Amino acid sequence: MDKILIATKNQGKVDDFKVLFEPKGIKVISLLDLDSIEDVEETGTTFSENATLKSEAIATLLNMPVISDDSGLEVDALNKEPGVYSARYAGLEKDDEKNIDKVLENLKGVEEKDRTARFVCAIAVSEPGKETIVKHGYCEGKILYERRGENGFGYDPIFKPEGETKSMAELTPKEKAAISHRGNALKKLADWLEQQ
Ligand SMILES: O=c1[nH]c(=O)c2ncn([C@@H]3O[C@H](COP(=O)(O)OP(=O)(O)OP(=O)(O)O)[C@@H](O)[C@H]3O)c2[nH]1
Ligand SMILES: [Mg+2]
Repeated sequence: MDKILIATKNQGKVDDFKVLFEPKGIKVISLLDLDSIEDVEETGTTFSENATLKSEAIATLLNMPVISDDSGLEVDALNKEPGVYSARYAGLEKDDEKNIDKVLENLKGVEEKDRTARFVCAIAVSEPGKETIVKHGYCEGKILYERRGENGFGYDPIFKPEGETKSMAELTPKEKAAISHRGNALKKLADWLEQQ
């Protein structure tokens, strides 16, 4: 395999996948490299359902194997919100800064020990005529009181992974890949593929 298509329009995810695949000599392409593919509606109630919707729709459309990623942040003090709505938490325009502001606002007055959260990632692989495979990855941590760091995307500046002193956005892309929900889901997928 020298090339892989990730069925996403999120540049932050594409960058994360590049860190994971390019050292293996696999080129990453995404829906951002293809002309006008319509958004797949994320009507599922779980990460797994949404990942499957995206990978199956694009695999059928392009008649080739594809990987998709549905992911998000679960904050315990917010009843696991924003969850599957992470990209759209503060509105349909998917604004990372507004999403962060909304989480911080909703956690006002919540003390450090109760700011537990996790990133969840479901990675789905679909190939026309074959059953879709889904693997999950998690990254436990806490929500900070303010933004820290410039790397990554989404909620990375306000998420401090367990066992780290830095926020996810202060880690290098390689350091993030080693501990992230995305990296962990991909490791599980690689292990599964090896056993086949
Ligand atoms: O700080 C973060 N670090 C991460 O590593 C991360 N992974 C996911 N997220 C959040 O969850 C949404 C995914 O929603 P999502 O899976 O529907 O993706 P999306 O709509 O952005 O793109 P697509 O893949 O659907 O085209 C994203 O937009 C982010 O808000 C992350 N935030
Ligand atoms: Mg999406």
